[in-house]
Amino acid sequence: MGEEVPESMLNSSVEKLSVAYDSESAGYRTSTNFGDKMYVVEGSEYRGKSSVNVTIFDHLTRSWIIPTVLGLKPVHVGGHSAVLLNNDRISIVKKDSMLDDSIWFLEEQKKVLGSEVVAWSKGVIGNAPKPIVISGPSGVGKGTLISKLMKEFPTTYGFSVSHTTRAPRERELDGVHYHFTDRISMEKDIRDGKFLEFASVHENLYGTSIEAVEVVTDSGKRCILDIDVQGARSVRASSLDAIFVFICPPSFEELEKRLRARATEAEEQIQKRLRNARAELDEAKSPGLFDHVLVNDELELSYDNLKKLIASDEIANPLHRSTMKNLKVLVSDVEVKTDKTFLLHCDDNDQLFLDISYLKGGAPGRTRGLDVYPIEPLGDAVNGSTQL
Ligand SMILES: Nc1nc2c(ncn2[C@@H]2O[C@H](COP(=O)(O)OP(=O)(O)O)[C@@H](O)[C@H]2O)c(=O)[nH]1
Ligand SMILES: Nc1ncnc2c1ncn2[C@@H]1O[C@H](COP(=O)(O)OP(=O)(O)O)[C@@H](O)[C@H]1O
Repeated sequence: MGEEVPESMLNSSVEKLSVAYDSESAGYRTSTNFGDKMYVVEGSEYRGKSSVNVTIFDHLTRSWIIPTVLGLKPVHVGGHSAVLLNNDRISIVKKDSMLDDSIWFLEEQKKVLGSEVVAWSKGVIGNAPKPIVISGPSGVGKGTLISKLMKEFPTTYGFSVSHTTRAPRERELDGVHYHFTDRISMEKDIRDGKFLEFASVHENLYGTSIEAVEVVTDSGKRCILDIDVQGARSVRASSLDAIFVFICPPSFEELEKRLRARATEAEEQIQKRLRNARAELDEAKSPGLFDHVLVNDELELSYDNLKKLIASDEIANPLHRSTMKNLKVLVSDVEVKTDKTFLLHCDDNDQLFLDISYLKGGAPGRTRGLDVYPIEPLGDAVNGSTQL
């Protein structure tokens, strides 16, 4: 930090939208101007270990900044290009990578304790179904409704397995119902940016890791999150595009009856959950927080209503899947055509047209919604017969 930027580097910094290979480092380093800052992304190889580092040059203070870097990072292979998109993220396209690992995004995040923070996200071809966030007071029947959905449609829905510091209940399995952990490890993972959201609930820490959601979504399933109202609020504020359902009891007396009948908590815990339930029922009324409120009175009827509201959302937001089915293609080189389109040179002289007009989500999870179209082989493309 505080080091003067070499003049050669300032000169090589790219303007918006242009490719930024650095000739001195064989294309491994790019520098992209974004606001008052220049983001330098550098791939390096040290003792067989590859890494991609990010440094920032602040044009105002003329000093270097080493930011905190969150999210799953790309593995450096054989150089990359960088381009600033929509003035909000830098797209990095790796050369000599498989297509499903070739497109990455770097985004500025909120500063933490005055320090710069950036986050990576991997670009994914095609859209994914929106995750469903289910919240509601303890004992209302969230788990019961979610289990029914997963049992009836095991290939459609997948559960986001949260982390918690609470002790497992009888019959709860580590890695299935929760990842049971301790407070010190969980707090470290939170500091390392691994959580999409976390909250202290009934005096224990609960949190959804970024991977918990993305692993389900990557497998093609629709992810279901069972989280409290504070968690729902955090997910609303995050880059994850989800639908939010609040489950209500028919009455407070019925909620208490269900909690006691479940017989999983001691009296003191039941009292705590009932106190928190009142606050949650109040908080759930916040405008714009929940898309749907479902009263879980008669179970079968409520379950049918849950399926109906999910189906209506699917009709309102149809899925766009990728045009290309086989993503196991090696990208050997890339040309940036516009801020939304890239030309990917692949093995066997094939070319693909990559369209990033309709991005969804973003760091620190995945950036989805990319599309690729096969186009004419190299000879024809050079002759101008493509739509580029
Ligand atoms: N914010 C947040 N809340 C969670 C998460 N996982 C579970 N919860 C919530 O924590 C609360 C307590 O969950 P649990 O201990 O399983 O008890 P139960 O709700 O009585 O079954 C519930 O409101 C859950 O929705 C999470 O990852 N994040
Ligand atoms: N609609 C319903 N009518 C009666 N009992 C219910 C209903 N839904 C769930 N239950 C019961 O209420 C208790 C709490 O449900 P659970 O799914 O564990 O709640 P949560 O996950 O919201 O804490 C369980 O014993 C469950 O069998």
